[in-house]
Amino acid sequence: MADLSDVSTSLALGLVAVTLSLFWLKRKNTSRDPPGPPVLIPGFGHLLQMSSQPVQQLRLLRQRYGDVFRLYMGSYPVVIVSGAEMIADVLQTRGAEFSHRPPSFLAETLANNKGLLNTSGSTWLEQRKTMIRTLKMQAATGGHLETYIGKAAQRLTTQFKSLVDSGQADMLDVAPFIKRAVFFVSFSLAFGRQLDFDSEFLISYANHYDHFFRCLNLAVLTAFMPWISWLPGDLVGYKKCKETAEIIVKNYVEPEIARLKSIVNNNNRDVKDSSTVAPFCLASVYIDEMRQKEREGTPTFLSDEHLPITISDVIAGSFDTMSSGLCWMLLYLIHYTDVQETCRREILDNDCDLDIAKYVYTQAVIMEVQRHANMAPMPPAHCCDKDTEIGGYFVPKNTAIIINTDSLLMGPEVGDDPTAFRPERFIDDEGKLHIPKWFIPFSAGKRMCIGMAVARKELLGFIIELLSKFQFSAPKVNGRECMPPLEGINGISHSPKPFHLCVTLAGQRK
Ligand code: HEM
Repeated sequence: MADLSDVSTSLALGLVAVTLSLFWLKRKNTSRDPPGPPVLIPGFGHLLQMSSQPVQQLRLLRQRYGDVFRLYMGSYPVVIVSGAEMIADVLQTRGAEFSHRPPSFLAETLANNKGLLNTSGSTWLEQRKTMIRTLKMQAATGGHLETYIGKAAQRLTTQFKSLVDSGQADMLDVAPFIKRAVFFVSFSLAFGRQLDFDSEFLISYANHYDHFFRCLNLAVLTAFMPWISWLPGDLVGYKKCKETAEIIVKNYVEPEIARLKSIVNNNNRDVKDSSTVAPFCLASVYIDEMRQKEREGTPTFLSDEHLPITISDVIAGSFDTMSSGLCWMLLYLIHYTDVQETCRREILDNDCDLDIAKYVYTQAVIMEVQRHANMAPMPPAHCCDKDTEIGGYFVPKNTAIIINTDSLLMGPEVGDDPTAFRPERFIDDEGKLHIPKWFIPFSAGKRMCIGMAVARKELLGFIIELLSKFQFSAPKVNGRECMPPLEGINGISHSPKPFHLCVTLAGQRK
């Protein structure tokens, strides 16, 4: 049973939050404040309104208030920025100014304000640069990324093949298989060792990340209403989320780091026996650089406290987005079977070669899926660390700024009928891949996704392997096609609702 003193403390804190928000709301709006709808329920702000169909809500609000408007998430003001011109101003023209993350209860309690995703300023920049440099080398031709993708994709196809052979692939939920394959790649990049695909360790590690994201979808409410976390019980899954984050770092990330440190510390890099040479990976490069800077006395923000969170941020940054991206891709391919066929033809014509430049059409399909499904309608918030203005409106320092990606991906710049699924919009008159300025599924500017090159190679690598071997179609129930809808769930990212599909060997559709 809940302790009464817990309840009264929570109520008292809740009251303080509501009073503070009333104070905020009573503040006279000056003409320089961004416009926005009135708040009906103090303490909640517009959260209830935004919780169902946020993209449609943002469209309506933009029509009414323009490209810069203000909402309240709980008691916190949030500025929503829409449209090509305003978004380019915030992310690119003044990208450095807006490269900060706003202070957040979740960043503080889940990540201790450490790592890469939630930090700002010089601390963030040094973590980011170290990760980008290493990822670039891994993703370059001849780097390890191709090997990891190749192995993961092959193992995924082996699993699908055995399911097809045993008659278990007529109505298959592919998501768990895809999550493990994606996790295999991220883990290998992070720690330089390739796990056994069916090992308990890999399955349990990937399940923990999966669980973390599922809890976070609702627990994110505590970022705006921290007092919910002080209530007895676990109303929004915040406690489960925190516990899972701690397990991930303690049981999985830290032991891998300790293993790599013992190799790097023993200075075994020159030893001929490859089992004692630190593999080239995100964690070992970080440790190396940190040690080197310590030795030279160079001031650095690379540290033993940041290291596990930075690595965990990179794995987390790739896990949810990549698995959701691949699931969306397969879902669209069963809706648009002619598109699936054209991709397969391109893949077979190129003998499944991994050279990304050879796949103009398949890349255009991946981009159109990213656009049409809009996997990140509300990407992580940015902020400015001093008072500023956007579009002529005053924005106090540390105010959360959210980029309305829907306003670009479904905006007038897209051209004819943005609601239509048409991969050709990414191919120019000369048959070359055309990446328009408005296409920013990985965001843009100083804070854009560090894994874009990895993601593009990885998505393509999996699709090449899968489409060359299998055909994907809607499952049948009592002989009738049962097409899963192109609908998503709004959480931290926009992922497809759980669905089943039918997998057959390529050329043998039922
Ligand atoms: C389809 C796949 C992916 C999509 C759509 C995606 C999208 C994004 C977006 C929208 C952001 C926020 C940028 C901002 O704050 O303005 C982001 C940040 C980030 N992404 Fe990705 N991402 C993908 C794959 C990856 C991969 C494969 C990795 C790692 C290898 C990765 C690592 C990160 C990290 C670490 C950040 C935080 C960057 C920072 O705060 O400086 N992402 N991503």
